[in-house]
Amino acid sequence: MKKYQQKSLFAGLVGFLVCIFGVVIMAILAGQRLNYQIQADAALLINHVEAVDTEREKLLSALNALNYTQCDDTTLLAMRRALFDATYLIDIGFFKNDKLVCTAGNGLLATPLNDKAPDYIERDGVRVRFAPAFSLILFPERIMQAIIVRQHNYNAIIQPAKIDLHSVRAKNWQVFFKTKQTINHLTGVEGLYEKISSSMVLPYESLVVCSQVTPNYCVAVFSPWREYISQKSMLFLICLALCVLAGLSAGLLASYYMATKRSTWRRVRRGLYHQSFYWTYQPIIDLQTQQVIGCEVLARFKDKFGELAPDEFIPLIRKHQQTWVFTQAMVTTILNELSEASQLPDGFKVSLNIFPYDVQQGKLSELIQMPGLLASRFSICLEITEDEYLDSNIAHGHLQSLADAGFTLSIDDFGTGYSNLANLQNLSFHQLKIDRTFVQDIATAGLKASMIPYIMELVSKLGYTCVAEGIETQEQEAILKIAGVQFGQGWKYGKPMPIKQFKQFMSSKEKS
Ligand SMILES: Nc1nc2c(ncn2[C@@H]2O[C@@H]3COP(=O)(O)O[C@H]4[C@@H](O)[C@H](n5cnc6c(=O)[nH]c(N)nc65)O[C@@H]4COP(=O)(O)O[C@H]3[C@H]2O)c(=O)[nH]1
Repeated sequence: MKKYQQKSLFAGLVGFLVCIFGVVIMAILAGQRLNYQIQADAALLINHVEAVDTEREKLLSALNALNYTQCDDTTLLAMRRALFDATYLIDIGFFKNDKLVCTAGNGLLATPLNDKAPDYIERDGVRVRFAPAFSLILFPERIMQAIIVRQHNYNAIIQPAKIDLHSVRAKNWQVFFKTKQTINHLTGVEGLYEKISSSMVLPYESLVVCSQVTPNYCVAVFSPWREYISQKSMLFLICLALCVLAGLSAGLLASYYMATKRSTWRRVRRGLYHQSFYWTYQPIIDLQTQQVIGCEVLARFKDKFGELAPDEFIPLIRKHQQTWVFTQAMVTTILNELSEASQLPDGFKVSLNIFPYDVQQGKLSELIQMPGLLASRFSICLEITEDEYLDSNIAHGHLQSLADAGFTLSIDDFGTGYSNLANLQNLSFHQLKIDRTFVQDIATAGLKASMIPYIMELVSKLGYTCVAEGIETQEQEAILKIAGVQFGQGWKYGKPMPIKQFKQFMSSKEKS
């Protein structure tokens, strides 16, 4: 797979993951909202169940406290008053010897009814019976569901339908009475509790809670996701679009990150430690004899993303103060390469580019100790560019010790930077290199070209040697020779080349 394909795949994957993450977060938030609604519904139902049972407890306890032993007018009046006060009870009955003898609705019964039904559930002296098909004595044709609660001498008939609530938002809910063995449906959707417990329901869409006040009374609420989503379809669409947008942005950010990972400085920094730099050699010739008397070492960069020109990496190395690391790598590499170059004569001049910053920092004194550099059979020339300011007071000592140790010092790119006569007089240089912009100006007889004689006057006054760089044509060479320039460098004689090629170049020169 190609690099850019891997990159796009990575960006796409990040986008996709962010999108999925967004959808999951959205689902959790929506689920919590849905569950909040369900909890509110369940609380409403439980409150009503508790209100019904509390009412039953209160009214029947009050009647029992009267201690009536038989059903006469006083008893019936008390029962009817209680029923009048009730919200949820639809009848109250009175028992004597476990037989229902009268009810608030029917009055005295002609035939007392036996109350030994087997389906009572006993709880704290209260017997609860669920009658799925119950008919009132007065209206036998009205078949209804009822809860019949017996409390000592009285019972109460509660019609569960009375606790149907319009304010419950969920369509599916059930109120039921739960014992260890049975689930007794009271009202709502019959079988809902069993459905929720047995079949697969999605997270957040269902809830079962039991009352703390009146234990055994429980509610089940179920609000399916699909209904919730269809109610809020617009909101969901907007959120989904936002998630996709977030995913896309994350994808773009990921590809941006990948791009910055490839940023020039990152590449250069990696290259410093992973051998992405290599050095090329450009011949320097004696303009009179046309003999190659030396070379300039010039750095090149190549990594898996491609090449970088010195104009791109040198300023970055300077900016991030990695100049000394870079120079050390250069010296180590070229010493290694040149040690095997038998084609080069003794005293061959090898010019190395040095950063003024390192001169200023006194780093260059380490070059004196660098094994094999001064001791080599070559004449080492240090070219110091003058495009960075060199404080002559600080630099003087350092340059002097380099000169004393045996290095030739050359001022590089003369005419482009901070050099002035005073600087040149104070510092211990041996050579001046005319910048190639001066040489290129010769063809058009420009201002810079007109300054070459003046530079040469300076050179002879200071006793320096002079190299002109960037010579491409015969015309340039001729004019520079007339001006007195001794040495030249440029494409006319040879471009910067890797060591192998340079050795071949030198061998061919030797033969000719
Ligand atoms: N158009 C034209 N150009 C020619 C000709 N002959 C040589 N050149 C180019 O002129 C530059 C001469 O190097 P410089 O002035 O030291 O200028 C160098 C030097 O200041 C710096 N540099 C390159 N390698 C190193 C290094 O290893 N260390 C340090 N400190 N600086 C380096 O980067 C600058 C640019 O290097 P390069 O791009 O290699 O550019 C080189 C060389 O390729 C020619 O006939 N025509």
